[in-house]
Amino acid sequence: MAKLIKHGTIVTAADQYQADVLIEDKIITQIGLNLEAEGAEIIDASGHYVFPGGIDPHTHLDMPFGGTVTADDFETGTKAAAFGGTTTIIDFCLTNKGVPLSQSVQTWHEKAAGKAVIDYGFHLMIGEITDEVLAELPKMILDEGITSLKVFMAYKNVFQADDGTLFRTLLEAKEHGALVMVHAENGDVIDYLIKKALDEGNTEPIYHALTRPSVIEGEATGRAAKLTALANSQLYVVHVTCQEAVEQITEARNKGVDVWGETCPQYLLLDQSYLEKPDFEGAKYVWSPPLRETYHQEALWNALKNGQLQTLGSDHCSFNFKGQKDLGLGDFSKIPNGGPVIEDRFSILYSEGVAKGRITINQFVDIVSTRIAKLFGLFPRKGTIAVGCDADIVIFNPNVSRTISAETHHMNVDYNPFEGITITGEPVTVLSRGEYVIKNKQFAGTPGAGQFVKRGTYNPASLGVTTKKEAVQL
Ligand SMILES: NC(=O)NCCC(=O)O
Ligand SMILES: [Zn+2]
Ligand SMILES: [Zn+2]
Repeated sequence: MAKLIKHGTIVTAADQYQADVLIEDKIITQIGLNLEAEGAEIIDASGHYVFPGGIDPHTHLDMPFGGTVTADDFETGTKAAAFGGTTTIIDFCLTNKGVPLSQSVQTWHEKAAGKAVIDYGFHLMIGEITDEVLAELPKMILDEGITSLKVFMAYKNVFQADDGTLFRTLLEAKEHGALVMVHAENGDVIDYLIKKALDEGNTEPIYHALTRPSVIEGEATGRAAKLTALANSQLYVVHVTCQEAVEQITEARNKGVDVWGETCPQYLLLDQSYLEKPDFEGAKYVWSPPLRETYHQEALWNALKNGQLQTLGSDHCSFNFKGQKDLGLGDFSKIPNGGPVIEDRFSILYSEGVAKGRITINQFVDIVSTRIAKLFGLFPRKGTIAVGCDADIVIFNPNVSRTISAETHHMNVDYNPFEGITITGEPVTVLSRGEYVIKNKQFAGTPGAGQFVKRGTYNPASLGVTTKKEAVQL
């Protein structure tokens, strides 16, 4: 049945205006004042914002990591995402050396099929460039619609790739129209610092942060940016945590290098002191890169405001405190890295960003949805409210406040890192391609209704990047 959203305030990355939205056959077909449509279901959005659905570019669902598997799978994770106002996720498909890329992608399809309640895409991890990988890559990008490639510069002996692999991935990405994503930390130096700390008897969670200093995130970020310039390619730095990394991204962008940066709510709100909580509770706050000293938060907020960082991902990678995080009791290096953020990403940015006056409401939409759609080949199908777009819509009440808690969240995990933080605003109704996933704060979706989205190739023009003709001089 058609749906007509009436009396809401539509907000996009560029506009804010009063209008009604008509949805027919999963698509937005009309936007205007005083619309009428016989037989359409009316959704009253008086006093509410009508936002494009959030797009989370960074999730890890049903992922084996750190000797265990993430607590959220594609059903629980996407449900929680929808409660939080996210209507599309892009999850990381892990690969293994010697295993065909197509087989890893098939494994990820099997994890998601029949479970996801919202639409999803995949990024593809590149651990090593071999003849087989080179032969398969064009098909993955152009036929399978997996148009972003992930290279880990850390997690030595697990996921870490060498600089040669990063450089050749950048060259392949340029040739076939993909965006290269990096986890930018110097894994070799971290490996040394971890061994040294453990040899000296330092086993507590705080040593996770102390063995991954911000200077080596900055170093790896600068190295990746310079290789991008040399390859005349395009780069997206995931989960930026610190001033040093922001400086490297800014310097490269100022020189015309096509580099983008993402941060995450945890780095904007939490700091290194959380790792010192007693009774091993610090393990709940173990992310890589780690939480930083408080002054970095201001650098990240300023970078979002000034456009030096452009997106917010959740890096959702949930592990229970009891039974998973405690694998690292007595050895911080065995604590599974990651935390549950998929549900709160959207509302935290609204509350801490818009309601506290740090960013405008249009910047908010750009950072949680529109720019991500443009970077990852989803725009204009997703990421905005316009005639012809998928009807992925969040009806958001800005006039309520609520306190985040594991008691009330929908993620399949026994703690929330933002426990006790009171935020302003909440999603009330969430539509995915015109169908209810959340209706008046109740789940109304269907596992399996979410579809895999084949994404378009990297399109610099949609991002305002002028065509790159020659390698940038650094
Ligand atoms: N970030 C983190 O600690 N866990 C997820 C894996 C990654 O993104 O590095
Ligand atoms: Zn990472
Ligand atoms: Zn991640």
